[in-house]
Amino acid sequence: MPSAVPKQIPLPKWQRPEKTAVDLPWANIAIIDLSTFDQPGGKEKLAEDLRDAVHNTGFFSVIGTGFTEEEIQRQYDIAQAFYDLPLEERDRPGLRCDFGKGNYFGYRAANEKKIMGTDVLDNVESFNIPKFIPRYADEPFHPFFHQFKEEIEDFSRRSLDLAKKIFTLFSVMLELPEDFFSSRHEYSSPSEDHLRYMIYRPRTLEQDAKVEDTWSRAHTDFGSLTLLWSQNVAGLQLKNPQGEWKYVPPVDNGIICNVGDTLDFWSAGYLKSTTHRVVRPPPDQDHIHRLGIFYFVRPGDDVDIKPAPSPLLKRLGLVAENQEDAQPVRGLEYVRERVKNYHDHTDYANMKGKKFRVGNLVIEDEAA
Ligand SMILES: O=C(O)CCC(=O)C(=O)O
Ligand SMILES: [Fe+2]
Repeated sequence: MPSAVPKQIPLPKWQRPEKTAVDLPWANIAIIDLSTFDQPGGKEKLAEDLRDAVHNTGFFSVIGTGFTEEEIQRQYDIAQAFYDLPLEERDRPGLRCDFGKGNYFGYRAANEKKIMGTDVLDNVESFNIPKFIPRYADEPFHPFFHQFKEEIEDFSRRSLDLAKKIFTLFSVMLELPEDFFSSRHEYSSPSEDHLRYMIYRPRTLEQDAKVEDTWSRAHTDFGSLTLLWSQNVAGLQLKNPQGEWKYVPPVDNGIICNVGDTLDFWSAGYLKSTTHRVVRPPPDQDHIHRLGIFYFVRPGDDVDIKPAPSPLLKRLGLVAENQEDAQPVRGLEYVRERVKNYHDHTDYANMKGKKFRVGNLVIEDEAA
C-alpha cells in the first residue's frame, strides 16, 4: 500500500534545548486552546478568554493548533540544516533582503551592522520566505529550500489559516463581521507575509555587556500578527503595562502570538502592539545558537490601515465617526516604510524617544 504521507528527504534531527533552570521574571501569558473553535459558542467563548490578554499585554499563546510535534520538529530540522551550511552557501548572491526598498524577503546576514554605536555586531541571521503565490515567484528563495518546497508551502499556508482563526476571534471581540480581519489577510492576495527561520549567534559576555545584552532591540512588530513557535531558550521579553520587562515563557506545543502595529491601528489601540526585545539568555543557555520559526502576518498590500467600524470601539469612544474617513495608509506602504526605517542603516542605533511616521500613523518602539 502506498503511504499517504509523502516521502521526506531525511535530515539530522534538531535537538530542542532544555528549558532554563534560572528563576527569571516570567510574564503571565494566557494559553488559549483553539481545539474548541468550531464547537457551538466556541468562538465567542475564546474571544472572551482572549480579551484581557490582547488588551493588556498583546501577547498570548495558542495550543490545539492542528500542527503536530513531528511537523514542527521537521521545520526545525530544515532550519537547522540550512544554518549548518557553510556561510558562503547560505549567503548566495542575489538572495539578500533589499532593505533599501523595505523588502524583507530573503536572507538577512549577521555581522553586518553595529549595535548602539559600539563595535559589537548584529548577531541575527534569518531567511524570510514569502507566500507561495505567483506574485512572489521572483523573490529570493534559497536553492537549499527547493527540495522541501512542498512541506514549507504547506506549513506556510496553514500558518495563515491558523492566524485567520485568531483574526476571527478579534472580529468577534470587536463586534465586527466575523471575516472583517481575515478577509484583509487572504493567502492569495499579495502581502509582505513571510515564514521565517531565524538564528541568534551567542556573543561573549564582554561583547554583550557593551550593548546592554541586546540581541534584538526593543520594537513592535510591523504587521498584523506574529506567530512564534514556542522555543525554550529564554531571551524574548515583553514590556508589560507597568513598564517592566518580563520574559516570555516557553509553552509546550504552543505558539506564542503577538499583535503587530497594523492591528493596533485598526483597533484604535484596543488590540495592543506590545514593545518587546530579545536579550542575552541566562547562563545555562548563553552558549546556544537560538533557532526560531515564525510566521509574520502582514496586512494585504491594498488594504486600508484605518480604524475599523467597530460598535465596541465607538461605544468606548476610541473611534470617532469621522476618523474612519481619514486618508488612510495602505498595507504595503506601511510595511515597506517601516522595514526601511528600521533596517536600512549601517547600525542598529538606540531609538529611545525617536518616532516613526508614515501618513497619519506614528510608532515609538521605545515608548515607556
Ligand atoms: O526571537 C524572538 O524570540 C523574537 C524576535 C522578534 O521579536 C522579531 O523578529 O520580530
Ligand atoms: Fe518582534
